[in-house]
Amino acid sequence: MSTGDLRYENPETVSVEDIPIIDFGRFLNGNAEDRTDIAEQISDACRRIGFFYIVNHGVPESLRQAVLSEARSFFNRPFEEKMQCAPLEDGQWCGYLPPRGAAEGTKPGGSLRPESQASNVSGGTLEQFNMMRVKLAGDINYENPDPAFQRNRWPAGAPNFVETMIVNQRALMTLSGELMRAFSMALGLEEDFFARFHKSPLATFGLNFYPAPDEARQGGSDVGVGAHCDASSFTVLLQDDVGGLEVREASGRWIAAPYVPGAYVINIGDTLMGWTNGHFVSTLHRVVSRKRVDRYSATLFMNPDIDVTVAPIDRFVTEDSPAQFEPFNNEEYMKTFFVKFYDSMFK
Ligand SMILES: O=C(O)CCC(=O)C(=O)O
Ligand SMILES: [Fe+2]
Repeated sequence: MSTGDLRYENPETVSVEDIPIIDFGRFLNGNAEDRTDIAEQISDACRRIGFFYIVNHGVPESLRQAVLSEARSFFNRPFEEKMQCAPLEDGQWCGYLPPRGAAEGTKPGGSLRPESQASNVSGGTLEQFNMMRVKLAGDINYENPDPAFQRNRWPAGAPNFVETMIVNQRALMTLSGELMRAFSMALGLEEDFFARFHKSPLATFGLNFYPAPDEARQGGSDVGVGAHCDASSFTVLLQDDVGGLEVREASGRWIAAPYVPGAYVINIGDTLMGWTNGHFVSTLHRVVSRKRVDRYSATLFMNPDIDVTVAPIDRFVTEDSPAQFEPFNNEEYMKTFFVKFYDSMFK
């Protein structure tokens, strides 16, 4: 790989001390002691770096591979076909978001973290497909109907794609319910604390395609997504085995978050950081494609209900640790974040 055009220094290799791999099966199926131990491991990770891996999370590997394989088939469709399911309105993010072309992405993200504001968001080749959580018959865990927040846009003639995304939604919503319990326990709150604010959550599911960097144009490496923090409460990421995700530690050092077989990467977003008054950290991360290989990933951004106002929880505001964030309304916050994040996509 040529390093002549690398815009970022090489990352350190990750070690398990940096981003822990947590056996979530002990939370799902273990006894009280197991659950407490896993909640403590999650608490440490969320306070220190805001990122951790989970294995034994209960989602079948066949489903995870199906999601990546549907992503591959979708993004390999002809451009015109993909554009048929692009968002109809500016500022919306459901459906296909085309690459921005060669333009250097310099749009600020709408993060609460000032470091994120100055960051490049995309090097210009990333393609995405997003869907908002859809109403499912018989889903007893989440309230219906959904708020009419944004319309989904589906590719034509792709029943397997739709089916896989729906099955994936079911699995990840179940997993998220358990993660929220674990976060509540990790913070010493009642187990259903976060569930109360995620009854009809504005959950967004994404597929990402990072085309192999072009040696001639990009010097063999490319910024897939520039340094940013997620707006979400938390994010669940499935990545393929190519690698490229990098995370900035509190010390300022960038470390790799490589593929770990069978794992999801979980990270804290700005919303949970706000709620916990910074006890849980939302951490800058980026994707740098350093290999000349296509990369695919899939995300769930778990966001609270539309009408939730996020304000630091009382117990995290003390004389020694005054409120760091102003309360914000979720609907307004999400719209602003995404408009800032994506508004150059369609220009
Ligand atoms: O594709 C990845 O590994 C991460 C993507 C990401 O950070 C995002 O979509 O917010
Ligand atoms: Fe992200």
